[in-house]
Amino acid sequence: MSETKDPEMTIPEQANSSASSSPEPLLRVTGLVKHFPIKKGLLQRQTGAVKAVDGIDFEVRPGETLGVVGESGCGKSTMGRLITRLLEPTGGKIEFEGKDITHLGVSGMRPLRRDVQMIFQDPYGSLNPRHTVGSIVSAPFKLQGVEPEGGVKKEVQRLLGLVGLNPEHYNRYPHEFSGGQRQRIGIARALALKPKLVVADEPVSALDVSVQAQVVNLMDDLQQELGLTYVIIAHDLSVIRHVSDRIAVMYLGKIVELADRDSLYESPMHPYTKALLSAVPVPDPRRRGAKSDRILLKGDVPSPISPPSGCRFHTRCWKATEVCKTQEPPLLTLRTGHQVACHHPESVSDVPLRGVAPDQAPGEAVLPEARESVEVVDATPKSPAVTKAESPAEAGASEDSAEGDIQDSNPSSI
Ligand SMILES: Nc1ncnc2c1ncn2[C@@H]1O[C@H](COP(=O)(O)OP(=O)(O)OP(=O)(O)O)[C@@H](O)[C@H]1O
Repeated sequence: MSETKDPEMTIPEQANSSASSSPEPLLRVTGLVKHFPIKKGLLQRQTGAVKAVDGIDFEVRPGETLGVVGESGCGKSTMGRLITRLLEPTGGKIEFEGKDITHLGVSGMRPLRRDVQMIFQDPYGSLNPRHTVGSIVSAPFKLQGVEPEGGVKKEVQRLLGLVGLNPEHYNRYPHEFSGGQRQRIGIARALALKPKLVVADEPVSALDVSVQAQVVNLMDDLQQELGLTYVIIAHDLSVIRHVSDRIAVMYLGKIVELADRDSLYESPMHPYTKALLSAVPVPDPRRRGAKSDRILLKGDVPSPISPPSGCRFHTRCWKATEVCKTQEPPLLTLRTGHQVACHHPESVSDVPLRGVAPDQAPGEAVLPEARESVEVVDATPKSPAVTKAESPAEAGASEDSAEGDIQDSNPSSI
């Protein structure tokens, strides 16, 4: 996304939602799977499948913001489209307010379309350039056959005002607006039917840095005002940190870690999360001089067509042992409000993990290739020397690594 962005400075933190104490989830996802078939030849025979989402479980509580983060291609958008039922799941279950909506048909989905809305990444492509703002924002009323109190025009103008646009611009076309204003139009359209759940797929990544904070703040205000529940998908770790109450980290179609925001950022347990966070800039100027290392993962993300056996991250993990190669780790609650899928999760010495060894290093010998899987970069300002990890334990044991400073152009994006 941005080169110069420092959202730590520009986007105020959200208050932690009181919703986290709510017992009944708004959305519950169990074993959700989406495989896109790969077909070849004249007969279009299926030769394989892209395992975009491959068995994920999570809940979204009323009033909260669940952030979903992960590298490009890990299945975030597919997950968003599955829970809004824009895509048909291959397997698993989606429940909204306790009702199974996994395979609802068009008529069954009609009432749900009011309750669940999506905001898309591209404010340029997602608005029809030939329609006026008025007709774009009023489309949901027409589709649902809803007549708002006071009439459609009045309601659309109210919505435009709500998202900070001039209600008088009802008759203008999308090209007459800036990127941030177009995203506001998309938000107004999403809110038209007073949804309960809004899924936002990279809502600010197409916007200028200066506008990102405004849109994030708008979404925050609207959440407070309208009691919205958000699932926000983003690859920018700083944005995710600021908007989320809880965060799910995805890797190759799986959730590898799911935790309260502070727990995740302060003590990530999955080596992948730890590597991602080691690149997040530190906003506190008092700590800018502090020693910090950044874990650089080597190699590309494997193909979701044939993901690695066992733990999918084992081919890039410096702690991988034989068990990681052969057994897929389940997503387990190892601390209150903190789930992780890892055979050798990170720990903090004074907080013992439930059911696993408290040490950070794996008990058995790491795989030979694991030694080559990362580089540890000294990210302390004025000493940018790159040093190869002498041992995997050394790389993994770096507690400072989640506190790296800005070194490259865009360290908070993945
Ligand atoms: N309609 C489709 N047909 C086939 N493969 C698809 C389709 N949609 C997505 N995929 C594949 O599924 C995988 C996950 O894609 P997805 O867009 O969900 O990832 P993502 O994490 O949102 O990535 P990005 O941030 O780049 O959008 C990718 O390998 C992608 O190529």
